[in-house]
Amino acid sequence: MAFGSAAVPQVYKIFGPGNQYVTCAKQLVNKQGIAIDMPAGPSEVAVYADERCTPAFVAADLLSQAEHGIDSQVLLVASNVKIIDEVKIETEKQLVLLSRKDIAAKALQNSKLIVMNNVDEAFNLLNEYAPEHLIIAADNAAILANKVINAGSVFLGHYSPESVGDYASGTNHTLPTNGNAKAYSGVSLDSFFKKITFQQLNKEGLKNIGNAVELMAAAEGLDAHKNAVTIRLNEIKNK
Ligand SMILES: NC(=O)c1ccc[n+]([C@@H]2O[C@H](COP(=O)([O-])OP(=O)(O)OC[C@H]3O[C@@H](n4cnc5c(N)ncnc54)[C@H](O)[C@@H]3O)[C@@H](O)[C@H]2O)c1
Ligand SMILES: N[C@H](CO)Cc1c[nH]c[nH+]1
Repeated sequence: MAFGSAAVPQVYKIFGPGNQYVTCAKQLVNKQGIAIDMPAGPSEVAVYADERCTPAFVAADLLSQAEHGIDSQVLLVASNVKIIDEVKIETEKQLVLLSRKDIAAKALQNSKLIVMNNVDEAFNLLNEYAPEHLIIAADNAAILANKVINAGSVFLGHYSPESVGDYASGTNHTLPTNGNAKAYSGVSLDSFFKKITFQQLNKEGLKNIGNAVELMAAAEGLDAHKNAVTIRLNEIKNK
C-alpha cells in the first residue's frame, strides 16, 4: 500500500491497528512521506475501580486485553487494597478457563495493580499513563469522566466492558497506544479530512495589515517576503 504494486495503487495514508511490528512498519513508511493515522500498537487497558466495583467484572476486563499478546499492557488503579486482592483472586479464577491463558498469563506478568487513596491522584496517574482504553468502574463514572484528559476511548460504569467498543457499540477502536493518547485521538471521520484554507484581500485589506507583514519580514531578514507586500502597497499609493 505504501509503495504500490501491480495490484494495489500507492495510497496517501495508511490507517489501522496492529501488533508492534505493524505499528513499526507504519512509522517507517511515514518517514518516507506516507501519512498514517497514528501509532495504534499492542492493546492496553487501564481500569479505575472503587469500592463499588464488581471484582469479577474488573478481572474480566483486564483479561480481555491481556489475552491479545504477551506485549499487551494491563493496569488497575484501585481506591483500596481490598479491591486489588479481590480482583487478583477473580483474575486467577478466570484466567485458567481461557483458551489463550498462556498468552494472557505472560501479559499479566507485566501488569501493574496500584492503590491510590485519593481520586485526583488516581486520575493524575491515569492521565500521565494515557491509556488506549480506560474503564471507570465506579457508580459516579460520568462525573469522574471529567477528570480524564488523556485516553483513547473511555468506558463508563459497571456495564461498559471494553469489548463492546471492539465489536458493537460503534465507537472506533483504532486507538493510540503507548502513551500516544496524550497527543493523538483515535480514528474518526476527522482522520479522513484535510483542511484547506483560502484567503483573498482587497486593496483596503492589504493597506490595513501590510505594514505588519513588512515589519515582521524585515525583522526576519526575508526581503522577498517584504517586497511582495511593498510592491503592491506602492502600486496602491501611486494610483
Ligand atoms: N491500538 C489499537 O487500536 C488496536 C486495535 C486492535 C488490535 N490491536 C493490536 O493488534 C494486534 C493484533 O492485530 P492482528 O490480529 O490484525 O494482527 P497483527 O497486527 O498481529 O498482524 C500480524 C502481522 O504481523 C506480522 N508479524 C508478526 N510477527 C512479526 C515479527 N516478529 N516481525 C515482523 N512482522 C511480524 C506478520 O507479518 C503479520 O502480517 C495485537 O497486538 C492487538 O493488541 C491494536
Ligand atoms: N481489543 C482489541 C484492542 O483494541 C481490538 C480487537 C480485537 N478483536 C476485535 N477487536
